[in-house]
Amino acid sequence: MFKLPGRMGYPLLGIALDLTGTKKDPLEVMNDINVKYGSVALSWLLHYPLFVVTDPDIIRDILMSPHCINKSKVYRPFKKAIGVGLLSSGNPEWSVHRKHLNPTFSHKILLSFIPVFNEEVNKLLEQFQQMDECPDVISVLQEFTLTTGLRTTMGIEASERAISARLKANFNVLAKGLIQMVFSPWLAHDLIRKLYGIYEPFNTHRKDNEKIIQNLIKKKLDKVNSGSKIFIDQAVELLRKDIFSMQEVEDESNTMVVGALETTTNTIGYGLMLLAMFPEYQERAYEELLAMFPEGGAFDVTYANIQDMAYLDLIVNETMRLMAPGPLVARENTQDLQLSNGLVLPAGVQCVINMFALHRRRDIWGPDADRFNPDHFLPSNIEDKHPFAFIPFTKGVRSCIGRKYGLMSTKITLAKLLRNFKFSTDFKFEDLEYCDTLVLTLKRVPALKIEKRQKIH
Ligand code: HEM
Repeated sequence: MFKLPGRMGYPLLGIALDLTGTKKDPLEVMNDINVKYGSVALSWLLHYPLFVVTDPDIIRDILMSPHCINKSKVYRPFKKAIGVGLLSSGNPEWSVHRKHLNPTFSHKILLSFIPVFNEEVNKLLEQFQQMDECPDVISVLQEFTLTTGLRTTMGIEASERAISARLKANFNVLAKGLIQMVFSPWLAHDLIRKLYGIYEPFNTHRKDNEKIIQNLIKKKLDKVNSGSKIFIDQAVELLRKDIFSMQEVEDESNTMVVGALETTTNTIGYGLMLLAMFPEYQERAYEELLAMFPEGGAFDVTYANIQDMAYLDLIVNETMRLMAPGPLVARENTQDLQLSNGLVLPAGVQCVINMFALHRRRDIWGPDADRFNPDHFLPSNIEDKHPFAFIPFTKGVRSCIGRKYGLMSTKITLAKLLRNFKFSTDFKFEDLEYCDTLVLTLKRVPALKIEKRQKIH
């Protein structure tokens, strides 16, 4: 018998109207459900049952089950925006694609990206050098992660500015349309989109994106593969071997860019904001970086350096605990699923993992769960935590394919920025307001003051 407490919403609609964001943000709606009905709650979205969870045991049941690999139906609009790639595809296609694409994030390939990360952060240093204040660090970082992402996954060089600018404009419009369609599912119907006047601009950008990516693929097809194993070259190899179709290469290309862009941007940006709000922890990170890079300036960060950044590691984890880039992850179970609390989840339930609330549970993280404190990740504090209490990339076979890439680029960027600049802000942590636009977003981005650190000779 499947019976749980929860918010049923309106007949036929369930909580669909709540999720449009007119009164409350979808993240707030999910948090309210868990606060009111507990760590395992039931709700409805149209005629689909929604299972909203913050219990680490149940989250483990979901993420580790071979019957919960498929993404929830709420991800269907991805097809219209960026096509069906790893982020939204279902089995059996997903398993085949993931198996072929896993090697594009191998250790050896990731190591080859380190010089690119270093080079692009050096340009960012020059930009910050000109500023005393940065009103919107997220938009500055977006440029940087897009350029880095396009170089490392798509092989588009930083000098190809016109293409990057077009892709950026396209992805902005597509992401906005995608969010509208996910949270207001009726907007996924072309007729309704036409009536609202949002169909044409969206389609223009979608087509332009297709054109750019198709051209890139054609150019790659015309050339003999130089032996490069970055994502686009591997994908084109799979096209040559008839394992992927042209459409699949296009869709996976869009997926890689979208998967990398805002997640990494926000982790770096939120890290800077939190350290600006909590200067005592920024100073400890600075001390660590000063000892490693006494000269400052445009130094190169190596793989070995990244392994040695013990304090920065705590900071990155604590940033992703409080501000996980993907605060809500949704799956669907294709078969009845036996849960560790004795309940059997019938097939076809939409399982929403409320990572935002999980990461702030006081019974797991202590009375200061809502406060930024990197000590939460000291070995002595983390060793007895439930293995599914902290899951910024989720866990299991369908966890983030770009985890190591994301961590590496975040650490290199933060190390070089924090060694060279001191960030501060008048904005208070308590005043941050969060919303879920598929990635965690801030209603207002705190302005950061930037001071240059003295070089030590
Ligand atoms: C700090 C950075 C990042 C965070 C926190 C993050 C987080 C996540 C999360 C939560 C998921 C969903 C996993 C699930 O459904 O269980 C995901 C999936 C994914 N991410 Fe990331 N991500 C990051 C960086 C990246 C980067 C750099 C890339 C690409 C270069 C990337 C590409 C993807 C892709 C393709 C998927 C879909 C994987 C699949 O379903 O097989 N991510 N990520």
